[in-house]
Amino acid sequence: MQRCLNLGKKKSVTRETFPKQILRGDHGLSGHRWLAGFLSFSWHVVPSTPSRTSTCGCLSWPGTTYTRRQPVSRSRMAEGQFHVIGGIVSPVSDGYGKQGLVLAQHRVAMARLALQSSDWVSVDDWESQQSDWTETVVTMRYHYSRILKQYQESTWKNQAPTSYPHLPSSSGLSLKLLCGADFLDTFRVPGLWLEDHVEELAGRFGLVCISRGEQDPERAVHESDTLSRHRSNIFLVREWIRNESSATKVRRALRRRLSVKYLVPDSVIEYIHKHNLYTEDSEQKYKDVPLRPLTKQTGTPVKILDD
Ligand SMILES: Nc1ncnc2c1ncn2[C@@H]1O[C@H](COP(=O)(O)OP(=O)(O)OP(=O)(O)O)[C@@H](O)[C@H]1O
Ligand SMILES: NC(=O)c1ccc[n+]([C@@H]2O[C@H](COP(=O)(O)O)[C@@H](O)[C@H]2O)c1
Repeated sequence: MQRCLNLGKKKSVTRETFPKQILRGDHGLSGHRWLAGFLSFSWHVVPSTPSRTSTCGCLSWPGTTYTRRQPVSRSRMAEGQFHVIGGIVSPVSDGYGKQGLVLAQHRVAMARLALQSSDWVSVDDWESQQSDWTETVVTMRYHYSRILKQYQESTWKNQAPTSYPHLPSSSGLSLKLLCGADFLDTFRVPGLWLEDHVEELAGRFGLVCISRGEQDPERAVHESDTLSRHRSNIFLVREWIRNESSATKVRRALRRRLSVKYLVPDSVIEYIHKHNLYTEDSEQKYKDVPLRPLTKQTGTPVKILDD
């Protein structure tokens, strides 16, 4: 996910800037693992949950809680073994079919408005532009190879191509999936996730999970054999300033014409009103449609690696 808002004006994590952030050496990683963490989630925006939003998320509306998750996780990760060089927001495709999901073009636009002031979190529209819903692990593979390629091109451009094969293991570049505590519970919903995908997300990539309300992410990890096996690759971040906001609540308020000021950035509120986005009608969209993962994954399982 890349491409922040205001390209050209704001500094974003792009082909040009992100490798330099590493090379500049501002990681000062003597005590750290030489690693750059990339946090990702896809919103199913607006109000339908920001990635749910990324995690992938639907981004049913980019609220301030949602956008705050990246800085919270970044500061906590920085206390540990990672140097976080960027964040990616990846709104889900319209094909996901979640109730109330508004068009991807609007969700991407709102995400960009909400993140306008960030110089390290960007919104990427690759996933949202796919004609069908994309498995989260496929989105993660896409972004990982994209940032790895940028890194390689930038770091090794003066070296022989034969040096490249050493990079994946030696670069320490890492991409992790950022989610809220409730997200871990969705792994247990029958038919929603393929076991191999959870294995790859937790094992190969890793998860950064932020506490949310009364949700108990430690229990979710403990009760899952797969998550427990990869416990060392799952980072639970405690958000002490609790916020009970949710995409569903924000959408409901908008439908009822109640104020969402200070819950949603002004620029996003303006966009929503301009395009008349969250209405009784929009909430009915996909109402009786099964979520795409439930139908797609009962057919042909997707390839596990390197597709
Ligand atoms: N207040 C919050 N604290 C921590 N994580 C959150 C919070 N709100 C949303 N998230 C996380 O953001 C991601 C995307 O959330 P999503 O877009 O589904 O919003 P939501 O508020 O959970 O939506 P809904 O109300 O439809 O369930 C998920 O991983 C979710 O756990
Ligand atoms: N099997 C999968 O890869 C799978 C299943 C369900 C949801 N998801 C993702 O999780 C996110 C969750 O979104 P919601 O929680 O808003 O429904 C979306 O980005 C969606 O693509 C992935």
